[in-house]
Amino acid sequence: MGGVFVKPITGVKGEIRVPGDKSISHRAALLGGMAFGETHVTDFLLGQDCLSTLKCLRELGVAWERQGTEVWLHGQGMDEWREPTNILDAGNSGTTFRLMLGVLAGSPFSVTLTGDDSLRSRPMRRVTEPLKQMGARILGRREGNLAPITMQGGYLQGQSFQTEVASAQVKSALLLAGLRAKGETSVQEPSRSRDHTERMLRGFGVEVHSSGNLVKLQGGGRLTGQEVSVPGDISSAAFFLVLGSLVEKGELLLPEVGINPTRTGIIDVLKAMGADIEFLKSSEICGEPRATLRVRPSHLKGIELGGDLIPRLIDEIPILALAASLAEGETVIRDASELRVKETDRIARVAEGLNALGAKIEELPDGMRIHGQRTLRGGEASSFGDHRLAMAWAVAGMLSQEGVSVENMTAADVSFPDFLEIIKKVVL
Ligand SMILES: O=C(O)C1=C[C@@H](OP(=O)(O)O)[C@@H](O)[C@H](O)C1
Ligand SMILES: C=C(OP(=O)(O)O)C(=O)O
Repeated sequence: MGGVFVKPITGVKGEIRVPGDKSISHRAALLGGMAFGETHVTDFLLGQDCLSTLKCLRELGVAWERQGTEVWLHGQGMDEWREPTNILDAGNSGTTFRLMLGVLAGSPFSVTLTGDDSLRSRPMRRVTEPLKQMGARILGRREGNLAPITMQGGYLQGQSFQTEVASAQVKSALLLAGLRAKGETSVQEPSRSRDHTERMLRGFGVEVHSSGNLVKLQGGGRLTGQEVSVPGDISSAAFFLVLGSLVEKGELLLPEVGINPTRTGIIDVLKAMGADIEFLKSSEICGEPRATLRVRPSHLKGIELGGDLIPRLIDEIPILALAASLAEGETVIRDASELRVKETDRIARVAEGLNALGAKIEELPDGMRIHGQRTLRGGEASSFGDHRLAMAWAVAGMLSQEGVSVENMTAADVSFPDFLEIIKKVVL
């Protein structure tokens, strides 16, 4: 196998400014495009996924400019959005696809959305079915479950939904559709998913009520353009939290990382495993809390996790599985079957990938059982085009005995451009 060879290291020292939060960047672009007036976004994530959202917006008639990580969106309200003359391509991004379906459900024109091979195999019924109940007309393969999907939006009626899975993409799609529906739209989830949409809608001037796992809003809300400062992505920081915990020496500082409680499951779990992670400077900007994180080497122990914690760390499970492989004792992850419908089947690919590097992981239907061994041999691993796997394998290489050759490392650009170059700067 070819690929990028990542060699073992013994320590890291210094400061890493992780790129902007992916979920918040998508939402800033979408709400900015829906609002009246200018929205100025700073620290926008230049990952392929968020660039897909911006590109779709342009094809829908939304004017924007970008200089580096700064984006200006010249919103004129949704009535000015126009029917795209071509198919919209969400690339690898589930968030772009599902949120866009919600936003477009109330637009009086027809639009077809598609994505890459991975996205075209991910389930969309969870969004298309409730949107149909609100009044949207939707056609797609397997009765609207698989992209390409064509939506003929129009008149929507608000509804009360109880979702089967805790998914911020589903919740957000329904709330964004609800903004343009008649009456109230509410979403009750089995566990609480990330709440960036609710927080940002409030920032743009819309009343959103949340209590427990229930969120509701009234149709007809008007969005006003805002200043949005995007915090660093905790899902990207997670790779450094694990690396900084498991190297022999050093210390990493990660400034301005988003610490919204619906996202900090990874910190809770690593700390419970024995990690030395501290919040140094905390603040709240644009309705989202952030802090400087400090991580130092420590001895990690296995843990059991599941239930409401899972949505709070769903994207961090690949890197957490690596941490657990290098911990002492057994780790069991349950209630995480959602991992099977991400960019890849992340239960199968993580177990298979880490086992090939010398780990001992048993696949479970909804998670995995990891026998921690304190060391990892190394070898070859493919990302299969999944950004989180590419980065997990690179960190595995640094923490292994023989290094790891990572096939398709460029997949990391989806959420973290220049990942390896940035790490190189802190290697001791
Ligand atoms: O709303 C979002 O920004 C996201 C929600 C999560 O997906 P689900 O809603 O499918 O759980 C997460 O895995 C994804 O990376 C981003
Ligand atoms: C699942 C992810 O993203 P999305 O669903 O937007 O493709 C992810 O970033 O890990």
